Amino acid sequence: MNGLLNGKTVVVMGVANERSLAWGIAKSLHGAGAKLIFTYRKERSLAKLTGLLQDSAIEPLMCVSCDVNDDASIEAAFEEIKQQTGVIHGLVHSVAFAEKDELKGEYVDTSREGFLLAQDTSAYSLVAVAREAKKLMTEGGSIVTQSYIGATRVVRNYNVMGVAKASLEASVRYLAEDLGKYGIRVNAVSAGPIRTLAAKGVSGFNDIMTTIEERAPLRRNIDQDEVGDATLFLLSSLSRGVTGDVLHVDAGYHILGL
Ligand SMILES: NC(=O)c1ccc[n+]([C@@H]2O[C@H](COP(=O)([O-])OP(=O)(O)OC[C@H]3O[C@@H](n4cnc5c(N)ncnc54)[C@H](O)[C@@H]3O)[C@@H](O)[C@H]2O)c1
Repeated sequence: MNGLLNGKTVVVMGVANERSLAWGIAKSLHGAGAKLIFTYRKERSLAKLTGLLQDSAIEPLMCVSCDVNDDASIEAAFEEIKQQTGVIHGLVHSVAFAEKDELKGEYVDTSREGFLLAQDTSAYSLVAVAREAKKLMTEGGSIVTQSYIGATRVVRNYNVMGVAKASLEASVRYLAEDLGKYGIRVNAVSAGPIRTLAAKGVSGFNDIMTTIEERAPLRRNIDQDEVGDATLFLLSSLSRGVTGDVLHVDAGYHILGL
């Protein structure tokens, strides 16, 4: 993988800690020679991110604050990135949120507020950041987001987040059509379950992991490094003919019927 992203600058959104999918992705991209820019949500995440970076070989171009619920924050972040680099070639969107109370029980009980917050943070945010990233992708580019099988199948307790992921995957297709004419591709990775901070919010998450281990064609769960390498593929020229797609990195679980 060495050199696949030499000379490319990629913005990585969503590293909360060493378990984050975005951290696995950052390691893969770094290994392929990319220059990385990280965005973080709160000062507390910056402290965590700084610690992680110090313990790794990754020297970022910059770390920028960006709250995806806030248009002004997104615009300011990409303006700062523009000042620093002028051009970017890739964007990793690895961000989602729903209230814990919405990730258990029945979907029919979803509150209006909970629905809108999940959609805003987990789906609309891709549209908002793609709009800003497009301005800096003057040499073409690739945008990759992170989805989950709950977008297309019913996964107990995933509820409002499944509907947000459905919206995210539809946005991938609409954005791919809009941005294709600028040489910008938009795709999603749909990862199997991985124990992260965000996953902790989903009730019964351990049962989901056990089911994958027992039933997925590969009879195991996947890890952050596998998500990282698949995301690297979608960011690199190896996938230059692919856009608007969802690549499943789930040990094959999504192909199963009964
Ligand atoms: N863990 C899994 O099993 C799994 C499986 C498939 C897809 N995903 C998706 O992967 C992505 C990353 O999640 P993760 O599992 O690595 O968990 P994580 O908690 O490590 O990452 C979630 C990130 O979202 C960020 N975030 C939340 N609200 C934000 C906001 N308003 N502004 C900016 N950032 C915000 C958090 O700061 C955090 O860095 C999510 O989209 C998640 O749905 C996770």
